[in-house]
Amino acid sequence: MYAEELLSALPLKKIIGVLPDQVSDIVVDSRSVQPNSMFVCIKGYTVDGHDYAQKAVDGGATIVVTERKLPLGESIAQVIVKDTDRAVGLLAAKFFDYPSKDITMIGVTGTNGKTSVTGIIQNIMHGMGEKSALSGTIGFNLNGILYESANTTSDALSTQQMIFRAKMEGCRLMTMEVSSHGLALGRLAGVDYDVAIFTNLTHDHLDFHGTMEEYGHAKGLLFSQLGQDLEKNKFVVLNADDAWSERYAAMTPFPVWTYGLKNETADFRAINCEYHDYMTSFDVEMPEGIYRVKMNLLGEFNIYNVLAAMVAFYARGYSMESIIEQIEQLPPVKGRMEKVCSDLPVQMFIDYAHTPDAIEKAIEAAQPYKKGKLIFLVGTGGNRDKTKRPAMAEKASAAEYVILTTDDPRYEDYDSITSDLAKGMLHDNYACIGDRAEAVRHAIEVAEPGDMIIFAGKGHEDYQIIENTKFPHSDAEIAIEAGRLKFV
Ligand SMILES: CC(=O)N[C@H]1[C@@H](OP(=O)(O)OP(=O)(O)OC[C@H]2O[C@@H](n3ccc(=O)[nH]c3=O)[C@H](O)[C@@H]2O)O[C@H](CO)[C@@H](O)[C@@H]1O[C@H](C)C(=O)N[C@@H](C)C(=O)N[C@H](CCC(=O)O)C(=O)O
Ligand SMILES: Nc1ncnc2c1ncn2[C@@H]1O[C@H](COP(=O)(O)OP(=O)(O)OP(=O)(O)O)[C@@H](O)[C@H]1O
Repeated sequence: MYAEELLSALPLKKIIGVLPDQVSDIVVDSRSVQPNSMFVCIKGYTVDGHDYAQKAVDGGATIVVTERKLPLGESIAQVIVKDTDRAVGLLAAKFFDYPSKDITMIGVTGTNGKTSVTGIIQNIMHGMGEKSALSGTIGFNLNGILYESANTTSDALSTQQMIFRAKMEGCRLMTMEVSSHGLALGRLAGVDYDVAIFTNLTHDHLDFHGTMEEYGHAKGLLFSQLGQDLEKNKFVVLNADDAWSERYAAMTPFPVWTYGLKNETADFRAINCEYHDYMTSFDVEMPEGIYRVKMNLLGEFNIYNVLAAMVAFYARGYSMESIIEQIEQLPPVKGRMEKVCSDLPVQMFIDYAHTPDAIEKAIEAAQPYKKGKLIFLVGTGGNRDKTKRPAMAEKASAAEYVILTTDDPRYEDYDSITSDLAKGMLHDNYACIGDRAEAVRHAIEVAEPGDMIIFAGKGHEDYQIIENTKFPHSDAEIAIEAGRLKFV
């Protein structure tokens, strides 16, 4: 792209030096600079991209976007802006020609359920034989091929790159997990959503947002950022059973459709819910009539997730029959109340619950399938929101036996994590075992035939982060191995 044309995305800037004619790429990481690229210096939490500008130039960058004049020599063009975080969003959207305008974009925000809802949406698309993309905690899924990503909501540049790739691959739809960090830090600049979905808002991430008010406000940005252009066919999908929905409805002029189980005013309401052995069924009451739905996903929380996806498809013009046909074939979402297949005499589930609300919902979801006692293993991360820890254990106390452990301890002491958790326990039937592999083995040790174990907190992840290193880890593999030694 012509450098001048690209820079027209930045109305307020000072240019020092002579601009090259063309820009081959935009990069924010000096380690991935290509010849003739534009390097944008981003101030991070750990390091400052301004300190890597010279490296970027050595690697071939010919324009540097910076917040201050840098000693880079006269031959390098420097574009000085007030805020490079903001600039990178504007530049990336321009460079990739605003790709989100060309495909249906569905953003999903909320404390719990984002991975599940986006996964359900992509599986429905797949079942309908349509190409789609997904970005979120699990990575970037482009038509079934998974690429790694560092964040639930990636930085502004990667976000535009992913949408562009989805467009070039012929995807009709892209669904994105929209985290509160992503919204607060401007990672979604230039993303034009068609449908914005809200799952729920409960305690998490207060280390970053400070208060629930701030956290809730950050999530609300998704709805206000839909804009005011009512010629566009945009929709907001809100959970009628969550009080925050009223506030989010007020933040947008677009049609708001609600779903839920409890609130009778919900536009799409699930009633007559039945939890059978490894399948769930319910009626959906909606303006067109009542539809019976059967699905393989387990637990009440998955009824919410499926309803949210259903409303999004209906809003985009799909018939209820075609949506339900796909829902009936949905595979389980990876690591979310996913049954571990084994020949052991205990039922085991892998789950990703790592907030108080998700733990409560996971235990509720298990009730219909429970025969013996429920052993609930739960871990939380080190160096992250500590205030949620006692509340997590309080909710875990609904299980007969609880094992308190870690998920990614990072730099924090095992004992400091498990003792914070233990403060919330409501009964004495629990053990604190910081080493997660040991904790999993202990779950098998105390299990008797007929019992159920839920391993919560790691979900789909196949690693544990200890200090800053990822070590391979699988709750399921450790449990099966320990179970074979004990039971077989
Ligand atoms: C606190 C935080 O959000 N940190 C994010 C931030 O990292 P950072 O500030 O440490 O960045 P940095 O590594 O210091 O780098 C600063 C700049 O220097 C550049 N650099 C760096 C090194 C070098 O050699 N050359 C170079 O050019 C980097 O490319 C970058 O542009 O920028 C990185 C790149 O975009 C993110 O991956 C990283 O997220 C980390 C992994 C993280 O854990 N973030 C969490 C808090 C987060 O955002 N979570 C949310 C919610 C998840 C949920 O809902 O559960 C999420 O959306 O993931
Ligand atoms: N709609 C829901 N309401 C409450 N809890 C839910 C809901 N959906 C899933 N859960 C619980 O939360 C856990 C995480 O689900 P999911 O990964 O879909 O959420 P998420 O919002 O993507 O979380 P994260 O961003 O941390 O990955 C699940 O394993 C389950 O225990």
